[in-house]
Amino acid sequence: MTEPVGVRIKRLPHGHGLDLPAYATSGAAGMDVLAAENVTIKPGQRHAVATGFAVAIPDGYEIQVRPRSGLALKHGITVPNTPGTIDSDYRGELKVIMINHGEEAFAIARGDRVAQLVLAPVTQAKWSEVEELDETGRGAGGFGSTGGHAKLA
Ligand SMILES: O=c1ccn([C@H]2C[C@H](O)[C@@H](COP(=O)(O)OP(=O)(O)OP(=O)(O)O)O2)c(=O)[nH]1
Ligand SMILES: [Mg+2]
Repeated sequence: MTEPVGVRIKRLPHGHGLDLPAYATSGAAGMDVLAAENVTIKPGQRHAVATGFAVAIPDGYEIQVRPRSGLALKHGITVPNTPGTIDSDYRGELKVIMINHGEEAFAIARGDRVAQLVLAPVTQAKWSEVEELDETGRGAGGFGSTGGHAKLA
């Protein structure tokens, strides 16, 4: 595990009383983030869940908003834009977009752990436009060109 990277976090008025996003275990990749509101998401519906926090991510990093597998497996509650991207220059409230793919309405209570935040290094690309690209064995083959799933014997 590399050294933790400092990230500034600001508690918004409706975030008062909520725990900061936190790693549930010492080796966790993601910090569980809590809902700052009570909301019920009906089947097929989506909602941007407030977290009550804004952050200032250091240059060279992003935060990815990822679903929690337990909510996905047990209730069909997931993050449709996963991994959600929190840009280093974003200063608004961090929100978790959630969609209910299940059959039942899902009630989120303030303080529930709704998603997880992964701090990740990011490198910006600088395009170099060319007339021709180098040739490779794969060439333009893709989308299953190397074979499908294993055949049954
Ligand atoms: O799950 C998410 C995704 C995004 N954001 C915030 C932080 C991010 O920096 C900003 C913009 O997100 P994104 O680039 O994914 O959305 P966009 O549709 O491209 O909007 P914009 O034009 O504002 O970049 O919205 C969240 O709070 N939660
Ligand atoms: Mg964008």
